[in-house]
Amino acid sequence: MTTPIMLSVAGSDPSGGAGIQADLKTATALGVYGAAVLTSLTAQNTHGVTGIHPVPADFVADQLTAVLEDLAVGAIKIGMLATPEIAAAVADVLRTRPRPAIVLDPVMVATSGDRLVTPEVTEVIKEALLPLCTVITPNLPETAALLGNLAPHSPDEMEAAAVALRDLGCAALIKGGHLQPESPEPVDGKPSVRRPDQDAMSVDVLADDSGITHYSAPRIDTTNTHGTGCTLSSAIASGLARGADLRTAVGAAKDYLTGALRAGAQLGIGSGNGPVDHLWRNR
Ligand SMILES: Nc1ncnc2c1ncn2[C@@H]1O[C@H](COP(=O)(O)OP(=O)(O)OP(=O)(O)O)[C@@H](O)[C@H]1O
Ligand SMILES: Cc1ncc(CO)c(N)n1
Repeated sequence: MTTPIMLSVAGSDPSGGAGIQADLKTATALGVYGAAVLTSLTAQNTHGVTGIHPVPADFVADQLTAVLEDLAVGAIKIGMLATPEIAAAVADVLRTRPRPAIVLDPVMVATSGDRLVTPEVTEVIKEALLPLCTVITPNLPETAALLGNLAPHSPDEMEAAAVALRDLGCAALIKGGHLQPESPEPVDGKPSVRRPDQDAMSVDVLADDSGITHYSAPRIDTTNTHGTGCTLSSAIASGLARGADLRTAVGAAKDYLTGALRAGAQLGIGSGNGPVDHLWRNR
């Protein structure tokens, strides 16, 4: 038997809901062996980030080389890269060897609003890392930073932005978690009835070589959204490590995350924006 392996290159969240911890839980829940290269220690919890301690860039490269020289990694997920030096070191290692599928989550700001990486990282991601990857998974503000544009604020604008990102060198999945539910259009000069919240959807838009795909799931009414981006990207990488194609891996990852968000509403970890329930299928 060949065991599928997902390698996460990301930061540590000691409260366990995001970063490396979320990635390893996700891989395990999806039946994939998880390996991890640490790029930064953070001090954070469900309320916010109080400290960041980046790993020296050459030691990030040492960890990555050690794992890739030994393990048959099926897919890599890249998350928090705190400094441009760390981002460049990761790109340098990946450029010089055979690469598996790579999912790049261009982490910039935590759910709490705290910055996790310096602004200069964005340029290194665009220039050096993105062309080496299979898919990039920005949220709306990250999309704006990468394209030097305003954030998309409708599925149509997400499509245009996904195509623009794809033209930079890899498929792009733009996450709509930050999209406000549509405001009612006036009908005959009178505002229409507002859609009830339970009808709202959370939409992500993929642009790949074959075109555009929308992934839509019911919007869960919860404040427990800490680590959703990490969980989605590592679930996609886990699917790719198992041999799924990109569209299938994204669909399965979205289903897994939606279930984890729904179950996470009851999880009760921490007193701020809590994590999703990575183990929801095992309960
Ligand atoms: N309330 C919700 N209900 C359903 N799906 C959601 C909800 N919030 C976010 N999502 C989904 O979660 C995934 C992550 O989206 P989001 O745009 O929040 O990413 P992010 O900002 O990178 O996440 P993070 O909070 O980890 O930084 C997407 O698939 C998005 O559609
Ligand atoms: C370590 C880490 N990576 C990513 C995120 C984004 O959710 C976070 N909060 N912490």
